[in-house]
Amino acid sequence: MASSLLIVEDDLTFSTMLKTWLKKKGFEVETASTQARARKLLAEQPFDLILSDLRLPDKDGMTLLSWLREQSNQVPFIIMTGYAEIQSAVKAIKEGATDYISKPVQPDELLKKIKEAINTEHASAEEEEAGISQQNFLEGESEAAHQLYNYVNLVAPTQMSVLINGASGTGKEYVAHRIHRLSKRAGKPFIAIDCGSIPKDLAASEFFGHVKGSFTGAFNDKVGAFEEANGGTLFLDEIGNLSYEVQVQLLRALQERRIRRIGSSKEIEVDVRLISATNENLKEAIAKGNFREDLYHRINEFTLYMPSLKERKDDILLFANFFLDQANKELDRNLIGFDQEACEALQNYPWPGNLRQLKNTVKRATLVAQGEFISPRDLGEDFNNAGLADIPACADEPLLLHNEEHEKQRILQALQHTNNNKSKAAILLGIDRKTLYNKLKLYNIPQ
Ligand SMILES: Nc1ncnc2c1ncn2[C@@H]1O[C@H](COP(=O)(O)OP(=O)(O)OP(=O)(O)O)[C@@H](O)[C@H]1O
Repeated sequence: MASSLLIVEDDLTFSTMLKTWLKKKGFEVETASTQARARKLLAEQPFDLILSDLRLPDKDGMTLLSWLREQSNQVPFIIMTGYAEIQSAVKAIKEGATDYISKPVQPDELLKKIKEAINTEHASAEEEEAGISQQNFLEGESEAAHQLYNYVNLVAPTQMSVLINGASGTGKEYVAHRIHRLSKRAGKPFIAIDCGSIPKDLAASEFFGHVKGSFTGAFNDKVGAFEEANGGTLFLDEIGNLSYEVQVQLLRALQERRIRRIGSSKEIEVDVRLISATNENLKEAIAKGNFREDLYHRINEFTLYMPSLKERKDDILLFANFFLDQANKELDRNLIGFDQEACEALQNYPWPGNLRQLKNTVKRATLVAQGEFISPRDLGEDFNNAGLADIPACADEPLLLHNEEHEKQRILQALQHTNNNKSKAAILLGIDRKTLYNKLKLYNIPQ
């Protein structure tokens, strides 16, 4: 079935020309010369895409966009602007536009954007399934969040490879998705690989694929991540975990933009944009000889630092309420919010597990809460305990992972402060409990 487009444009000659041309390309097209007329048409019938001028005689195109989004109408929306500067484009995209095109409009570019925007709708249905969509994404209002998304918006439309650096649970994968969605590759695949969880021997096959019989266990042909991501974005999480050998292969693929499936001699051209993430200090890994410097420069044309939740305190309640809305829906509950004490407890907690921990804490609280508001008791024992606030503020300084003697001393101190309570000690150190147990073993600290 032909896709239906609505052109909102007051320059009648231009809109008639566009209409004729787009009809020839197989679209069904309606036009409106004012925003009021556009609203009327939208009330009468659904459209697959709206192409709107920024300037209209009544209100501007942005107002039409906000009106649609307020009604939860997520129809793809391309804004046409005579002002090609990045600011107006970024603003339009921030407010929910799918894409923008600057005037004078190049027909081929417009056609490409229209097709991508309509396909993105389908892609976002896939993301929805994976749990990541526009509706469950929040940027935050803190200074650190503004700075982060400022960079995200700037780098997203480019082809630069991006390295996202940040602690576990800070939202690295979410940001990688965001970059993809805001890029020209949005209608194409986003393929994520967790380099921390693939067995060493299978890493090359995960990346490049293999042909049947090329090694024991290769029962069928396999398409690798590079081929799957062709035209789109490849996200490599925990990139610091790749073996040296695979790092070499990865570098070659990135430089040559070609890959070969294991066991095959056929070279396949690939066009992928790489986004990587790590919670390690890769410069140290380079110094220790564990990570290749040439690969580091290749994957790191632009670095984004993810703030920890502690560094974006102003966002804690915003995210808490956002996760509460999600949990209410998921668990079929109807809690109104957090009481005053719970708000304070949430804001004073150091959140070593960052957004992931906040989300889990709120979900659990939503399930167990008895009243209409969540209280500290519902948040779990860490939030009930005034004792935490009394402990000296060494939690402000996150655990340094590179100096072993210093690290051991900090752990011993934290255990002393907390009377050997491992959960609290982990919180003080800004690490999760599992990491603390691993470190106790590493330093032979009696448990
Ligand atoms: N911007 C966001 N809006 C809404 N929820 C978010 C956002 N960022 C992160 N989250 C939530 O926090 C969880 C952790 O995020 P994510 O998996 O992106 O973190 P990560 O830094 O990649 O973690 P890890 O290093 O452990 O892989 C997500 O599952 C999601 O529920």
